[in-house]
Amino acid sequence: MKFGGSSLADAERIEHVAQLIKSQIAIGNRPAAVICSAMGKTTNNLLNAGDFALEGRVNVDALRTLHHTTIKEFDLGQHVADDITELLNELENMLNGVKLLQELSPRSLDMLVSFGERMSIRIMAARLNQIGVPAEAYDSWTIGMITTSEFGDARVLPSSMEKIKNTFSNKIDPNTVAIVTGFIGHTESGKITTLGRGGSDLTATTIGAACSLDEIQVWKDVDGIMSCDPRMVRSAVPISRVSFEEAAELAYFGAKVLHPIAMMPAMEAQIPVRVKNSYNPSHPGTVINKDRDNENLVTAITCKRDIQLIDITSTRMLGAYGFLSKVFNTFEKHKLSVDVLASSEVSVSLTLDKKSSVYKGHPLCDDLGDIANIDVKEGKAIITLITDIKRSSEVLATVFKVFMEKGIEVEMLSQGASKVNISFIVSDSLVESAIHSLHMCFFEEQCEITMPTNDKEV
Ligand SMILES: Nc1ncnc2c1ncn2[C@@H]1O[C@H](COP(=O)(O)OP(=O)(O)O)[C@@H](O)[C@H]1O
Ligand SMILES: N[C@@H](CC(=O)OP(=O)(O)O)C(=O)O
Repeated sequence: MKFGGSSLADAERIEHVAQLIKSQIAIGNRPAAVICSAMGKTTNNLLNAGDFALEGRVNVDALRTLHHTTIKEFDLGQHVADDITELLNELENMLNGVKLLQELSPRSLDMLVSFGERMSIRIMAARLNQIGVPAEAYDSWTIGMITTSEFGDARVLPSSMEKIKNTFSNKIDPNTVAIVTGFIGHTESGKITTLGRGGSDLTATTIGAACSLDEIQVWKDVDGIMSCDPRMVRSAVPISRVSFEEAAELAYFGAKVLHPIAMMPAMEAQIPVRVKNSYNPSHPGTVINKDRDNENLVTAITCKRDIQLIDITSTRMLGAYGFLSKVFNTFEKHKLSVDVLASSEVSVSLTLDKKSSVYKGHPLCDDLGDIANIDVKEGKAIITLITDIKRSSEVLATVFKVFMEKGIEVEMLSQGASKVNISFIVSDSLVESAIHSLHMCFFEEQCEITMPTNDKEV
């Protein structure tokens, strides 16, 4: 069972989760492990504290108050309070170091944000013990979570699987619930790393896969994966079943509900992942499994906002070979990751992953300058429909009908590389209108989709 920050926002929410775990154990569903994210917005607050330290201000009062108030509300005792104070003091010392050195490297940032999860597991384990559920807190590296050293976006090393399995088989008492830090790990040399924002989902699927569990549960503040971001479309509806591939594409193309690569360990081990709502535990949530099992034309709609569209037009003669290879080698050289792509004989249009950006005079433009003209367009968005692309004509007919009615121009379209998504690049200013209209059409039966019959011409 993995509980995200939204399920652990304060003492009341932690109590709710502790009781939920206890009630699951009472009906025979003992979790092998409980993975916890940091409480509420703690990770963001730690990142802000780092920025403030760079500006010369060190202040961890809000973090002290949140964690110590929670401890006091449960009356968890001096031992737990001392453990948390020790971590907060270590955090404060670190921030004083940042202030002095005026340096906050990706490695230091990972160390900085790790304090959130390191505190939340200790509080959760203490509360469970207090209500009669034997539990022990584990920093993930102590159970075998070893990662690469790409600070801020580390990958779990394959050797972790065996280590985690051995820990659970030989070192953890099966009658004790292991409460494990999500999101963080160690390099082989013992440096703290993070798995990217939202990475606790990946910790959960890694442990679930390593231990060959029956199900991995990811508990959030929504009734599962929804047809659209419920903050954008209030009428979004929960989806009961999606495939691993659909869930991964949905996450990659902007749905904040899951970490983009969290599906991989579960997919490889063929273990279903269930997304559930800790605020509404009786709701069955969404089951993510091997096959698509959805009658709907479209499973879900998502978007990535405020991205760049780059048009690269070859200045060489038509038919000259090596153009695409030069383009992609140059992107590799500059470590720029591409999201969506369309190409013709002499040009390539692509969008960059949000973490990357290119500007006029960027070294990429210099490197490609001798073979191509580069045009960087800002303020674009990718709208992605998760769908069965065997039915792409139906989907495209409907989407373009909606876009025509709303006056939305599609600047680029990509379909086919993935078997489950169709992406449209539009102006960012039109995203909300486009998504609302598409949602009404595909999920609220509020548009007429006239499909051609056999005897009519298409
Ligand atoms: N398609 C979607 N389905 C469900 N939730 C979504 C979707 N797109 C975005 N979200 C947002 O993701 C949030 C849950 O993810 P997150 O906040 O990371 O949870 P947690 O911190 O509990 O892991 C929801 O509150 C919702 O606003
Ligand atoms: N606390 C980390 C890791 C995480 O997974 O959080 P959440 O489960 O609340 O999305 C973050 O905010 O990125």
